[in-house]
Amino acid sequence: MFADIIIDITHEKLDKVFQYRIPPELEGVLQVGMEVIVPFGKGNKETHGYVIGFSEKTDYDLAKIKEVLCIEENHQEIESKLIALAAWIREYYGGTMIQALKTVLPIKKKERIQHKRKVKLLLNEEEGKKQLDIYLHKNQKARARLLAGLLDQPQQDYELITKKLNVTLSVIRSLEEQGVLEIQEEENFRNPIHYQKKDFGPLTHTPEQQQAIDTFWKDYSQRHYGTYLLYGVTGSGKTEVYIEMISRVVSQGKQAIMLIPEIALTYQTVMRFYARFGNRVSILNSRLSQGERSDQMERVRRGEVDVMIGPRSALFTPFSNLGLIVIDEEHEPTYKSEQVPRYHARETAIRRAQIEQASVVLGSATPSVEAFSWCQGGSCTMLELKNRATRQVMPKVYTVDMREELKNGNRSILSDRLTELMEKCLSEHHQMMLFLNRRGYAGFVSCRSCGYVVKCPHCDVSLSEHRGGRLICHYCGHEERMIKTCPSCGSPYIGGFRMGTQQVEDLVKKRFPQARVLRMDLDTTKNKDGHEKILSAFANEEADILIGTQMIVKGHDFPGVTLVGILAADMSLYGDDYRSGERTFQLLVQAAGRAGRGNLPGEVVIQTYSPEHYSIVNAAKQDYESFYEEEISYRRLMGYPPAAGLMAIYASGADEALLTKASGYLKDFAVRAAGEAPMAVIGPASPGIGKINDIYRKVIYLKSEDERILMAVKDRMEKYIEINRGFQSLKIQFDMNP
Ligand SMILES: Nc1ncnc2c1ncn2[C@@H]1O[C@H](COP(=O)(O)OP(=O)(O)OP(=O)(O)O)[C@@H](O)[C@H]1O
Ligand SMILES: [Zn+2]
Ligand SMILES: [Zn+2]
Repeated sequence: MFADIIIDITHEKLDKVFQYRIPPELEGVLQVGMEVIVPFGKGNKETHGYVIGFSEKTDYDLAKIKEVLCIEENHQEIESKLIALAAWIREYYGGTMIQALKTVLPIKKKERIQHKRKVKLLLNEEEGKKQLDIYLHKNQKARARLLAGLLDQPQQDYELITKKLNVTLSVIRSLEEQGVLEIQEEENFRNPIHYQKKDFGPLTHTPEQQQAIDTFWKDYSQRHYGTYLLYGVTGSGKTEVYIEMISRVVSQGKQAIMLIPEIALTYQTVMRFYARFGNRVSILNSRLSQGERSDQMERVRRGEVDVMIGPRSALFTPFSNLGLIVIDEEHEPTYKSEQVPRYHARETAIRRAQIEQASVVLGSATPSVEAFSWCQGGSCTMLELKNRATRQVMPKVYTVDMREELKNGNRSILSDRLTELMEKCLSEHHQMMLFLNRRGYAGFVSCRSCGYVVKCPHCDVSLSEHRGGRLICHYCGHEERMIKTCPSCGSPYIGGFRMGTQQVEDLVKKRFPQARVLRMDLDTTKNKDGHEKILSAFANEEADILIGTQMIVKGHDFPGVTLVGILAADMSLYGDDYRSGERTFQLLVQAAGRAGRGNLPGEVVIQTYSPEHYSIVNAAKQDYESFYEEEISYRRLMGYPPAAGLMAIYASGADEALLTKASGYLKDFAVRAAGEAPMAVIGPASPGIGKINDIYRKVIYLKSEDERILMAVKDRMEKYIEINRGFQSLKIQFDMNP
């Protein structure tokens, strides 16, 4: 028996497993995930390493194999569990063990960047600019530099700002004396939540909420830890259910992780948790600095935190006695990592819970096809909330066929029905949201007269318009010439669909000059807190109309909104991937769910060129089950997840000829590696964007009913790539169930 050990994960170069002999006193004691001390290198320097597995055999010279010295004394048990999780991530999603370890292990205190002091601007923008003019006028360059830096970013790290802006301590001090800035001593390990505790008052749970809580708790108190899907319509009060479940788990001395998509991690949501758990709750988000993050981890290690709220990465919070992981809006695509390892938080949470004897609660009004299919298969328990918590009825939905509008001479992006309802809404002084669906937009080509969309004859996904008048399938590479007239009705109104939120805003302002309009998209939320500012302005009814992209549909609760207009429902329907139908259904139902959450009933207008598409029909009826039946049979028919496993292999590089050749080799190797096993190889094709910054890209897909075949082929391919020098200048990544 040999121990497979990884040495020091901070050095990417040492991404290699070393084998060590196990001394007799450690036999049976040593376990995967343990931190050990081993002799390393020529001088046999005592070095830290992690045990990631055991092997019966070794390829090395037996005489040269060294022995493990001892187990690290201050070793924390939680790390073993996270390392076991990393091993699973590597095996399932691909990539190296170091990449997986870096994903799961928090930065340790000794490695963390010290953030002791901060510098904060005290002037507002106008005052700041005036003062800047004065400095420039007096030719005080260092002061001007510092102030300009702070105007850019009003709160900065003291240590960093001196380096970045090349200013001395005395310059900072003199600006402080002038009252321009303030130096703040930062308390160690502070909690990033600094809201005032507000009492939300106790709510009496609705019978449905109570039922969901009881089912969960009956299992839990019998130590039956499982996976649950809290499937509750929009506004059904899922958050209250999570809070109650978490609070019961915490009352047993355990901890909980609450995952929320970053974009929905707003003041509103955090406040509800804070009201219940006070200082024992902490948040992680991308706005926290590295130092602030490791402060939070330190608080966790000291046992000062019971509930961690955060996006995907909060899943790896090193709680020592984890009891529950909740994933709100579990259908959200942001739960899948876009970096290697491309793990999905949903599957990874379930895995972590198994390792640590915890339960998982997934929640959504529009569950992922995956989660719903697990419920059907029996590996997940469904908890249903069919009604809104406030007893408010679901909104009334109108579907408008935009082809008819065109026929009737209306070429505007606002249909007659929507314009009419907007007028009514404004005259009654209610609020509305206009949602421009731009997700997954990949240049599909459609007919504005009849709704026809050009699709790949082999893959049943839309073809994308490329330069040079070509239409290409991003799965299999199928190519056609761009068409001038619609093959279905002969209309010349065929082409790509292009419209932005800015244009919608201009049009709405022209049509309704009296309305107060807010726009929320990537442009208007670039600044820190831009997102939060727009949302709170709208919540305070400082505007009548909020126009935005998918950002505005995420779990927001605006009781004043009575009308929701969905301008281009189709836009995401003809994305170039197999999840387009699912994404569209989810977006439409979530968007519609923003209407009528207060005391007034809501209305929704869905504008579409394909009113007969099942995603649109069922979204209009808010009928998830019917949607699911259609969707799962499409996935079964085409062999897409979760009906079958799909593995994407992305290859990229600057040398196009080499890339083409290498992806051909990869394809051949995959075919050989699968042998007799049932697996299909598709591609190589050019993905969505074939070339970015002069880097060319190719993608190959492997499909099999049995995921283990895909994992085995992936392992062999990873080794093949590692030993073949021809691949060295290329980047090759694997993606399980993209
Ligand atoms: N038992 C209850 N009694 C009264 N009001 C409730 C109850 N539970 C929840 N609510 C209120 O109902 C509203 C909707 O709840 P919540 O935001 O939790 O719904 P949700 O299911 O998460 O919705 P969505 O999926 O649309 O985000 C909130 O204003 C909440 O305070
Ligand atoms: Zn047509
Ligand atoms: Zn195709």
